[in-house]
Amino acid sequence: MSAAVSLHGVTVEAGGRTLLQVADFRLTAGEHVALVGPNGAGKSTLLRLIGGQVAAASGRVTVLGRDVADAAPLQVRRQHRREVGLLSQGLHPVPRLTARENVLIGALARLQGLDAWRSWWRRYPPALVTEADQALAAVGLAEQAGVRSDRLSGGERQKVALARLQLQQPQLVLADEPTSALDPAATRHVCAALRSLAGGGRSLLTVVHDLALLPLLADRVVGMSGGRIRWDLPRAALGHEHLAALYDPASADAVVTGPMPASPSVSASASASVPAARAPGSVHAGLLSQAGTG
Ligand SMILES: Nc1ncnc2c1ncn2[C@@H]1O[C@H](COP(=O)(O)OP(=O)(O)OP(=O)(O)O)[C@@H](O)[C@H]1O
Repeated sequence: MSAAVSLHGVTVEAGGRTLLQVADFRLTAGEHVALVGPNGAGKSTLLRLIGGQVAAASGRVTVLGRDVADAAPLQVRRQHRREVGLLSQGLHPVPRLTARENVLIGALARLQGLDAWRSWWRRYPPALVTEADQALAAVGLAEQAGVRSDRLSGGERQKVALARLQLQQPQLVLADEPTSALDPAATRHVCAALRSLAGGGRSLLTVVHDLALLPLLADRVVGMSGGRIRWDLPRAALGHEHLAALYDPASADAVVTGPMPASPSVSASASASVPAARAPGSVHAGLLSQAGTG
């Protein structure tokens, strides 16, 4: 299978700090992968690197066949406007546009000739408007299609962003805590919609804090802390020791050693060095059962 994303020897730096160090990471086309780890682990930075919003200081970043490591972020955004879809709490719909108009933005790259020209005046082909309304209805916002986005709630705005992705039809979806503003029912619905959007050979890379959502969003899980990938394994293989290595700093210090551990792999020491006190029954067992593997 071809790679949707491939990183090799990558570092990201800002403010005199190294925010990210990734020896190797590969997302195969059609894979659904979750990034987990504590606050400040570098998950969003990794997503932003792949999305072209931050540049690598070194190494090679290939996304959908394009080498993006040396490109300016703006140029990368343009190249990726069609193929890479972004979903995050920080991405707000344009406030003065209606929900429908915001969804239609997702289709701009599909418009050609006169249709592209007319879109400057917010006039779109009727078939596209119908498509936008259907996407809004699918996320439960049929009634809000004509409402200005700054009059929508945070969760509703997140749903508008998802509907926009439906029209964009990206090859790769990068989602940063895509359900953070949603109620439980909407959370399940959005997870299912994301999976469906990323079906048919498309790829999904999602930052997940709520481990209970892992079964809904990912088949493979990548653990990060301190700007590095600590392990990379199928969701079914997730064990309490892996979570302990990420979320318990003392354990992480003991488990993770050496420069830039490669992925995918889980070091033998990671499994062996979790103290008995953190065996099932502890907070990690709770996390594991949330993750749908315990
Ligand atoms: N522009 C920046 N300049 C300097 N440091 C930054 C910048 N952006 C992020 N960082 C730092 O990089 C580290 C990783 O941040 P990142 O947002 O990737 O973490 P995260 O794993 O997504 O965290 P969270 O779960 O809290 O969202 C943090 O220590 C953060 O303070």
